[in-house]
Amino acid sequence: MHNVVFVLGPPGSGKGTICAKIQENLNYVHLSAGDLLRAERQREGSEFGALIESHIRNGSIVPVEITCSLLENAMKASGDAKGFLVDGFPRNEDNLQGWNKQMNGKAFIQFVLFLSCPVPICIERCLNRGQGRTDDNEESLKKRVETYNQQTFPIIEHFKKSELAREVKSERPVDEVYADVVNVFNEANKQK
Ligand SMILES: Nc1ncnc2c1ncn2[C@@H]1O[C@H](COP(=O)(O)OP(=O)(O)OP(=O)(O)O)[C@@H](O)[C@H]1O
Ligand SMILES: O=c1ccn([C@@H]2O[C@H](COP(=O)(O)O)[C@@H](O)[C@H]2O)c(=O)[nH]1
Ligand SMILES: [Mg+2]
Repeated sequence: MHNVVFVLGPPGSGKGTICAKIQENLNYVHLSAGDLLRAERQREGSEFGALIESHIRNGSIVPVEITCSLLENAMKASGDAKGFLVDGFPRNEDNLQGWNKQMNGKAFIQFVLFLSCPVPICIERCLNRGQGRTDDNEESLKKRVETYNQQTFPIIEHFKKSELAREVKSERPVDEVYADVVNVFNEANKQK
């Protein structure tokens, strides 16, 4: 059974940045659903490349069967670890249902890390990210934020109700955010 921490928050809230630091220091493996989709989009012979690119540009959500299989394959391919940081997934109700169906008995959700950050700050960060992403532009960002508000935030609310969510405010300097996140992980691993 894989231990899983879902990491959610608006685009640009710092999910990738914080997961990289957790992976470096706490023996969790970072799996960004967005990065896996971007890699699949680039893979020669992929039947999903064009579909994935269209969803990414439009800030809409790729069918869960594709994303969940990429995540499961990446978990299988990974070596031993304390757990997996599943960054940017599940993004809507359909994602969550698809995950529950496919990963039933294979993964244990330890908790859900919610990086909360005001949207204008998030947008500014994405526009200055400088990674050449096809969705880091005003038009795509407007749609990504809309999708986040309409589809992803309700999933975070769902996890809050089931007391799985741990919120950390991420509009602060990275080191401050990270220190609070480490406390969340230490607390969770103490309870096991
Ligand atoms: N706490 C912070 N303070 C200032 N800048 C930050 C902070 N955290 C991340 N950043 C910067 O903001 C940008 C977006 O961060 P990151 O890629 O980690 O966000 P993300 O939540 O993974 O975004 P996305 O959902 O679009 O993948 C990066 O350029 C990163 O260096
Ligand atoms: O579970 C997922 C994760 C991502 N997507 C699509 O990819 C982009 C970029 O995701 P980032 O987390 O910002 O890297 C996102 O806007 C979606 O279009 C997805 O469909 N499902
Ligand atoms: Mg990211």
